[in-house]
Amino acid sequence: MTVKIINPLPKVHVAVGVIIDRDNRILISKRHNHLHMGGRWEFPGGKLDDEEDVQGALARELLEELSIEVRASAPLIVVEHDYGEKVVLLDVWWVHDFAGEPHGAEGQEVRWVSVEELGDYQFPDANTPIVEAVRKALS
Ligand SMILES: Nc1nc2c([nH]c(=O)n2[C@@H]2O[C@H](COP(=O)(O)OP(=O)(O)OP(=O)(O)O)[C@@H](O)[C@H]2O)c(=O)[nH]1
Ligand SMILES: [Mg+2]
Repeated sequence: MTVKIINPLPKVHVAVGVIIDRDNRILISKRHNHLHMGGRWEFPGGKLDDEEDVQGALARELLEELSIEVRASAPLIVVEHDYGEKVVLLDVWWVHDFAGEPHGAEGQEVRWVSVEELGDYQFPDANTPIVEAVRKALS
């Protein structure tokens, strides 16, 4: 009998924030060209550090990337997507209260868009269910 050992792809756990303002506009940011999915628009966030929980990573990433402090968040959706070279587990949270004025603290472009305008932007393939969930919640 032969036993085949299959190395599972690394699974990258990512905390993602769908930041929403009082007018139901959503904040999106453009990924730098050199990054995975470079040039596409995303919901801000990033990978969990070792021993960090999702909420901790969400707060840290939004502070680093946008200079805002998360005050209130609520779960929106969890998406697992296989990119071939890696699998991402996107843990997506609404962020409906925050302190500070978000800006591209890492030089990235950021925009506030309406739910109708989301379709005008190209997101990574993993984001299709996220955009659908946002549309459903806000329509
Ligand atoms: N932040 C974010 N990452 C996403 C989204 N959709 C998606 O597929 N990803 C993928 O999730 C992975 C991790 O996200 P990231 O690159 O923001 O991680 P990070 O901020 O920790 O980056 P770093 O490695 O430069 O420190 C990337 O492979 C990215 O392509 C999204 O909407 N937002
Ligand atoms: Mg990031």
